[in-house]
Amino acid sequence: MNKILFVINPISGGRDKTGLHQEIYSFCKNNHLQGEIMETTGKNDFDRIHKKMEQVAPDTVVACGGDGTINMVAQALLKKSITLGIIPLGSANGLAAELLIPRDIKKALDIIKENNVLPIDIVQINGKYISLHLSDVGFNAKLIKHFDQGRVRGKLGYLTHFFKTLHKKSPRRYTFNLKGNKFRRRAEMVVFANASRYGTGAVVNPEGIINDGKFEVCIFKPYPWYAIFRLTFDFFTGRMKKSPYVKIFSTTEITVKAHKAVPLQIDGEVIGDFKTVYVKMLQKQLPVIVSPYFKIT
Ligand SMILES: Nc1ncnc2c1ncn2[C@@H]1O[C@H](COP(=O)(O)OP(=O)(O)OP(=O)(O)O)[C@@H](O)[C@H]1O
Repeated sequence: MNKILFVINPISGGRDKTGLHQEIYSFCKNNHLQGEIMETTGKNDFDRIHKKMEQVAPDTVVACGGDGTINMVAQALLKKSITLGIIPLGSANGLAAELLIPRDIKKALDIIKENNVLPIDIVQINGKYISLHLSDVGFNAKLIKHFDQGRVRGKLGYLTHFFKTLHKKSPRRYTFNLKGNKFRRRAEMVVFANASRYGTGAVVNPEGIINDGKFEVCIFKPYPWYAIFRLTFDFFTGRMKKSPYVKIFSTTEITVKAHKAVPLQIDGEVIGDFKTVYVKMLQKQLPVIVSPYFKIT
């Protein structure tokens, strides 16, 4: 590892990033690495990252932001044999939590230095989007939409919208096609899980492994209001598989058709409203620097 490009999202997680540039330059100098920095603007960032990568020709690109920034950088790296590094600076940072990358900048930089690389699976959605972590339609996508429209970022903003959305839950009818096996269900939410837990710590998919060549489809059935307590308990204790309100399937491919268009969120970003969601596994497609403590299966 010689040349690293750091892509910083200056607004992610509402965290103060004064001093980050200096910290990165000192890290590169002390470790005899060539470091370049660019900041995202919120406009044309994908193209800007591509251009910068052509100029710099990095071995590693480090996404410094939340899951949205990481997802965008990962898209730019696909099929390029360039490694993805992560400095978690978002509100929740689900992928970093999964890969045991700490939120402390110095510790995250130490992990970059270790360069412990794992090729992870990627989930492709509707042929053009990718998900490294968790995507869903229904309840959670609606929650994130409210969060994005709200003024408060960070964990407090997320919690405020969590309770607002909880009260407005509305099940939808879906038709599932699981490799030719068709069935219909009403659901509050359908999760496409390449990993196991949301950045909040909620374990939606206890058996999710990020490099096992499969993803899970977690169907949240309509539930009575009092089930919220049991669901919350199951979420935070990793017992979702035993929940009477949730059905989990492992697969490499699925098509889900909603009877009315529903919001789709991918790795924390709401992409839009869709009637059809086609999800496909792309096995071990992205080399990522993970914590040396991450258990490789
Ligand atoms: N300079 C900028 N100004 C405004 N918006 C930006 C800027 N740079 C990136 N963005 C927007 O930030 C969003 C991505 O944020 P990201 O997911 O990295 O952080 P977060 O939402 O705070 O964290 P998390 O996803 O972990 O909860 C994208 O919608 C992107 O367009």
